Amino acid sequence: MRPYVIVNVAVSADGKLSTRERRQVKISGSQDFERVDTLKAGCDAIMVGIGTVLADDPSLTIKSPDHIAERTRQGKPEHPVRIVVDSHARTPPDAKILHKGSGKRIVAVSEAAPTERMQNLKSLSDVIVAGKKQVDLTYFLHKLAEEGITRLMVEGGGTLIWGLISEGLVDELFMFVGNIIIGGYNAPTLAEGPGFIKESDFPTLKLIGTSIIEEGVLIHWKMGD
Ligand SMILES: NC(=O)C1=CN([C@@H]2O[C@H](COP(=O)(O)OP(=O)(O)OC[C@H]3O[C@@H](n4cnc5c(N)ncnc54)[C@H](O)[C@@H]3O)[C@@H](O)[C@H]2O)C=CC1
Ligand SMILES: Nc1nc(O)c(N)c(N[C@@H]2O[C@H](COP(=O)(O)O)[C@@H](O)[C@H]2O)n1
Repeated sequence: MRPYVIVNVAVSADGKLSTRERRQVKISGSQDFERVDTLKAGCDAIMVGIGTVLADDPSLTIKSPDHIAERTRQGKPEHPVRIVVDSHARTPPDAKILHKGSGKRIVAVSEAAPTERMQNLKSLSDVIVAGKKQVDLTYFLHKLAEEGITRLMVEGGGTLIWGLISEGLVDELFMFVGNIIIGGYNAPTLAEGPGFIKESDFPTLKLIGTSIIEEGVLIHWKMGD
């Protein structure tokens, strides 16, 4: 058993998530950020990789007071559980994700995480050990289901998304394609990692819908069987 997993990313017109220096780029406009906020508000948890925490220092909080009020009316915490996949417990103790907004945080580490860093994190968030050298995503998602998380949104980055896709752990993908070109051989895309080689291994997607948002296009896919 695992949560239903929805990936949301914003890419440039040339398919990049950020610059080659992994510097955060504003790809979405205000309307797309509002859509993402609504998507977040409908989820039990939001997850990112440690690369995103180190690059962007996101808070992953819900921004709209209306969404927060609605969640409260439904008896849910103001913000979804915020999760970092962080094999070596590198999450900085002052990271916004650990401090901004109320509610639970979970850092997923591996058995290779240095004990002292893991102990420090334990005073700031829940820590779940999953996997030997890197986080075992299948096992970790099973643990999240045991914690009552049924709907999980993943905000990036490309390494974590690759890890999830390659293990068959993604159900839906929202991709906002913005009207900028970033370029760069080493600028990340939504699926980093070694990549597939055989065509028979390529996951296929089912197109659910497209819409124009400001100067960009939102593409909504479901992962095929
Ligand atoms: N445009 C967008 O929508 C978004 C862009 N970004 C960008 O993405 C970049 C960060 O992405 P990445 O460097 O790829 O880092 P990432 O955020 O994907 O984190 C990857 C890290 O997760 C950890 N990890 C542990 N177990 C893993 C597993 N089983 N599989 C995969 N990863 C595992 C590893 O330490 C790995 O280095 C930044 O430049 C950021 O600005 C991030 C989120 C959204
Ligand atoms: N949807 C979207 N559009 C963009 O243009 C982006 N740069 C991102 N990036 C990710 O959004 C998260 C920001 O979180 P907070 O506002 O701090 O809560 C973070 O994960 C960025 O990488 N997303």
